Amino acid sequence: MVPSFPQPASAAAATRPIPGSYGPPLLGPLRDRLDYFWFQGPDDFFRRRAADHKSTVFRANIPPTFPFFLGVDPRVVAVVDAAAFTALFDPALVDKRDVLIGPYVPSLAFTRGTRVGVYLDTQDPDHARTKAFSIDLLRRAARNWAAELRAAVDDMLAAVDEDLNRAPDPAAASASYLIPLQKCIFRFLCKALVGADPAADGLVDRFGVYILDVWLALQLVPTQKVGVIPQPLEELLLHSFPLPSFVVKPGYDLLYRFVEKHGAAAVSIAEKEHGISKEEAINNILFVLGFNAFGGFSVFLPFLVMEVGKPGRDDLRRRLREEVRRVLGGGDGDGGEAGFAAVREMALVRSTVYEVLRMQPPVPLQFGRARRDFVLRSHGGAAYEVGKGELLCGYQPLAMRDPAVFDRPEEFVPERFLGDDGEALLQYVYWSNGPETGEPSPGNKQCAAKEVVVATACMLVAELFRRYDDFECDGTSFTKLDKRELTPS
Ligand code: HEM
Repeated sequence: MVPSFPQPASAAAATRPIPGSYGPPLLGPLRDRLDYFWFQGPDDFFRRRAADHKSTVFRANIPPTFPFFLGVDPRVVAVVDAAAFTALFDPALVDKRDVLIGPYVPSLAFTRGTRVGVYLDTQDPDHARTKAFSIDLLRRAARNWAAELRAAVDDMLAAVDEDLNRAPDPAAASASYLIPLQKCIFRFLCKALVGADPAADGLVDRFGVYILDVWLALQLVPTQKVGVIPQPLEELLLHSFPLPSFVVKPGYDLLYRFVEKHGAAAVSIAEKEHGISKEEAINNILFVLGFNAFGGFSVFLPFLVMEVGKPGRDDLRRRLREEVRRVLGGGDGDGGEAGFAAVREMALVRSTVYEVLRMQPPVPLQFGRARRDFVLRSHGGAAYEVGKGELLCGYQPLAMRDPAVFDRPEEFVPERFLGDDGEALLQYVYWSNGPETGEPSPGNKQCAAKEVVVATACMLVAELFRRYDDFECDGTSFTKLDKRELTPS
């Protein structure tokens, strides 16, 4: 049974002050920053505070803070349960301008001075224009999406296969799939979404992926735990000041010219059909391509492959393989290929994809600024007064492990979303900045590619089981890829 959240009859009767404090100026934010990045890590940071305050809504500071993030106010109202989280999806309650990654906004120089649609609030007319353009691009891309994905996955698996076979000791063989997967994502997105083939420009073909990695890192690192250098150095060098955009400007300009020349058809759609200027169109295309799509898939698809390929998950892989081959073998919809129609039939593949999105949402934090004073409601009638201008900060990994909604919330249960009861739980799957049962539109801030992302992930799983009888991973490396044994007909 799927719970509904009890609400109090009268808001005033049940409101309580939001627990927690921001601590003394400078010291409070600094302590929270060190807890977040160093002593506790993000997950523990939110869990401990929720437990200490006995509340899933509480006050805390969110990095980056101190000493050189001038004008960045780290104070937030943290929200970590499935009921209160929904306030973040309500355009009437929250203003989404400039809060994509929190109170910190990377310089506009990363997008040549354009404030792209993803940073705009729903009440800004430019938001509706750019969102409608993204939805339009995706609709047009649907024709080639699956074929381009399969072609790029083909190249990726050929590279990884070769790497694995080259190992001198097959028992200890291991081949990292991170860079091949990123190259696959970059290639297929450029071709399907923008209509521009990276192969048409040697520099973009060779360096496009790395340019986007650096461009993303410079914007995101002040807000992320990195973990590749000792933590004190990370705090000093990566979390104390905004990182500069000029380092990546030549690379961004290269991609800009690439889209201008080879993605001219997409740019012209923006200009002629959505009233967006050429420069803004290219910067928006690059942001959606590089940040939302390339960035999102670069985080999500490795999580997915890793979860499915975990040692000991042989039975799950057997069931997935049987489902994939039954659907593809049956020739439904896509003529034996894993396309949009075929993956709609793969119930267990879909449920597994949702479960990975539930447990490891690729964009874990969502922010929204209260447009006005309002009452934030949580489970069991709990209600909190939020003041106009306060920044809500939702932490999805806890909201989607809310025990009031999900049985065995901390466990990976691939069949969780099967059947009618399973499907009813989709309303609490929030990875896209909205319920999985919702629909992205120019009037909301839900991911424009909500459907496409899930279908793409299903296609990748299907393609793996179409080719291989089994595979296994150790983190982001394949340790086993058993080629499909073809039975003679
Ligand atoms: C795994 C891949 C992806 C993930 C995890 C993801 C996640 C998200 C999230 C969480 C948001 C909301 C951000 C916020 O306002 O707080 C968002 C917005 C958006 N996403 Fe995605 N996304 C992915 C792929 C894509 C792709 C392929 C596109 C291609 C068009 C896309 C286009 C957008 C756009 C245009 C928005 C802005 C919506 C708005 O401003 O109203 N995303 N995405």
